[in-house]
Amino acid sequence: MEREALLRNPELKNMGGQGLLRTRKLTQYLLETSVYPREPEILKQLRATTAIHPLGLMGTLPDAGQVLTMVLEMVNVKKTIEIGVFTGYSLLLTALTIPHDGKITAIDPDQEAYNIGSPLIKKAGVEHKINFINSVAHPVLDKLLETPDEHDSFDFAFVDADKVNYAKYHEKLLKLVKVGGIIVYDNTLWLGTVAVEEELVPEMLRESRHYMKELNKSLAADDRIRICQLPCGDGMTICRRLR
Ligand SMILES: C[S@@+](CC[C@H](N)C(=O)[O-])C[C@H]1O[C@@H](n2cnc3c(N)ncnc32)[C@H](O)[C@@H]1O
Ligand SMILES: O=c1cc(-c2ccc(O)cc2)oc2c(O)c(O)ccc12
Repeated sequence: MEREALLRNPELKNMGGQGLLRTRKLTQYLLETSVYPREPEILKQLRATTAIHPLGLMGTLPDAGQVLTMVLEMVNVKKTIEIGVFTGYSLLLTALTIPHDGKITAIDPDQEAYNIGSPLIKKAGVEHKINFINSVAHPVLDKLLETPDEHDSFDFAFVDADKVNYAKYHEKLLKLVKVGGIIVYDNTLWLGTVAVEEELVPEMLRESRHYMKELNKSLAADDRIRICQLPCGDGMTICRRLR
């Protein structure tokens, strides 16, 4: 019901499949011209497998995936952490991109969703790079923070999980990611709702919208990082730790 209300709401057109761009045709153009032709076959398979999951729309969008790949390569990422794995699109993409001896700590409490993508991760031959931890993120981050060797040790972090906790993850990740390292937050335009008056936003999205708006303000004011917010996927903010 809420989802139907979303689809009917002209202010939230991206839920109708057009993404954040002006028209569905433009989104299709971008995907068909620049994204799908370069998407590895195994990621296409993972997307197809995820589409039949009732929450399939949560999977990282392939245009956002292309940005992730670019950043991972540009920064020569070797050691990374991912909060929010679901069926593993962003995880597999990361594992395919980092070097053979790279390592990913991947955290998600939903083992069932991970089991959907895990055969494709094995098929791709990149399972050895992944330490999947079946848990919510905070206790895992706290454990890492108890180990001095883990401080300032990660090249990259990707956050795509419970939106209400992003600001808390930010404080912890800033201690784990090295100076010069990157933290990427997904969904920072939160289905377009950040720019819509609260009364027009369906109830189920209001709390996360509130936290996402607060996060966007605090990232913009945070002088420990450089930021760049991109209107790709569902909005993605790239942060680089400066000090
Ligand atoms: C949008 S999906 C992640 C999509 C994934 N990055 C992909 O590429 O398909 C969000 C995930 O966050 C997970 N999640 C929710 N709360 C969490 C928490 N407290 N800690 C870690 N993960 C959490 C959910 O189980 C869900 O799988
Ligand atoms: O529709 C969603 C919902 C989520 C979501 C909600 C609650 C959580 O604890 C975690 C994730 O995330 C989404 C997402 O990341 C996305 O790109 C699209 C839709 C949704």
